Amino acid sequence: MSALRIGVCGNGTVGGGTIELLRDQASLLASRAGRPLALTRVGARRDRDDCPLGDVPVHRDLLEVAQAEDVDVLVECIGGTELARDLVETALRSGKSVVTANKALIAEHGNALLALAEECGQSLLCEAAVAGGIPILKALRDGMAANTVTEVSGIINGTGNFILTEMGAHQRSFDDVLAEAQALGYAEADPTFDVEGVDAAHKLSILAAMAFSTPLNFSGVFCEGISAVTPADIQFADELGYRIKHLGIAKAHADGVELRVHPTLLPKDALLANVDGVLNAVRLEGHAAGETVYSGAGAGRLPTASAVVADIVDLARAGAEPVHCLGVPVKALKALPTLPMEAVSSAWYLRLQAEDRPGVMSQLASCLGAEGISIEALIQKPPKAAAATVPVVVLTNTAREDALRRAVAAISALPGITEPHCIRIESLD
Ligand SMILES: NC(=O)C1=CN([C@@H]2O[C@H](COP(=O)(O)OP(=O)(O)OC[C@H]3O[C@@H](n4cnc5c(N)ncnc54)[C@H](O)[C@@H]3O)[C@@H](O)[C@H]2O)C=CC1
Ligand SMILES: N[C@@H](CC=O)C(=O)O
Ligand code: NA
Repeated sequence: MSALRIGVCGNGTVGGGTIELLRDQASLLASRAGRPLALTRVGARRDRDDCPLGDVPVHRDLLEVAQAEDVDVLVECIGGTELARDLVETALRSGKSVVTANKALIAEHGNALLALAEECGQSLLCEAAVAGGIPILKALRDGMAANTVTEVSGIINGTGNFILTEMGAHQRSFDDVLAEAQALGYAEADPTFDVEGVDAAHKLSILAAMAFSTPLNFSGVFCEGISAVTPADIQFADELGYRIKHLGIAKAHADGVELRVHPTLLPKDALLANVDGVLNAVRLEGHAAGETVYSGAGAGRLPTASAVVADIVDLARAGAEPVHCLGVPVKALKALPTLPMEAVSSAWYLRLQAEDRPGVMSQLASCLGAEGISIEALIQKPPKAAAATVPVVVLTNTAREDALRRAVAAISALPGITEPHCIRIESLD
């Protein structure tokens, strides 16, 4: 059978890994794909020693790759959303399918791009865009096809998980660990996407669209990152029997969907509490399969390239038949209302600084009590000599977000209380 001809744009972490796998696994891939996978073009700014290309032609103008006659599948690994969008549109309009690792592109422009792919009779796949090497989109699209999926939740940013793990296990500073994540190729070109939760929100919007057969809704995702989590929070959580993880959570309810990414306290014995370093883990709840959990490397050269190449193999197997990225044609997607965060309930970790004098704690308890929130656990550290305030940590029972916000506003207004900081607690039962 004739080879499937591939043009890879971007020869960095993911593009370089993809080129390496296509070369080193060529014979295995040919047998699994049912035809050879041939790298025919590369688009790159510069040649790289860690990405030898032999006699494959290299283009500085990436749009040439998207239009080349000897390319059947364009692989987009350049990142960003402007040129990447242009590149993907050009490839689709030129009769090529596209594989991309770019979650920002799919989250922000996926609805239009998937519609264009269908219009052009082509496929647009993005397994590498979510949870790196974990074949989570395949699991959702294919393995869970018989299920009404009610929940997708998990650790979906490798850089953030690496930072929280290293801060907790080795008391390293946030900036030091972030610099290592960048050196290891885990972080986004703009690492604020990792630490402010944007990357996880991109990924959650893709997971939710596939799980609930809805259009992509990135702007509907509530987004909080890990930059406000302090070493003291990690230490207090540990004392109370919890670990802090950054989670993405998408839940389907009768009246709409809940879409949120934020740091979360998880009981130490929860499965996801023990997923460390660059590992990701995604938990699916299906009405027939029940709970299934998938774990593996969420970022990095070969794990991510593994997902890119898996998509290429799917395209080789599908032949002329387009593969629907979200499992159904775009016209079959149905928008669902996004539930406001105010209506979401969770238990809470509340840390603040309080003056060490009688009455402060009872006022704090009254503010919570006035909103029907009770205290489940409390830590108050003894004052350090000369310190005007002491740190206080409170764990609450389950409360609606709007009630908690009102209580925290009242607590903040109390004399002698400063710096309140809240983190949600999930049990993931
Ligand atoms: N690094 C990782 O672990 C993962 C990355 N991704 C996604 O994969 C994509 C690529 O990420 P990385 O490989 O990490 O980035 P990278 O920075 O290592 O590689 C990007 C490459 O594209 C090239 N490039 C960018 N603009 C270009 C242009 N106009 N002309 C020619 N070459 C150009 C750059 O020179 C660079 O070599 C991004 O969308 C990222 O979000 C997805 C999953 C994991
Ligand atoms: N920057 C991302 C890369 C993979 O998607 C992450 O750290 O998870
Ligand atoms: Na994946």
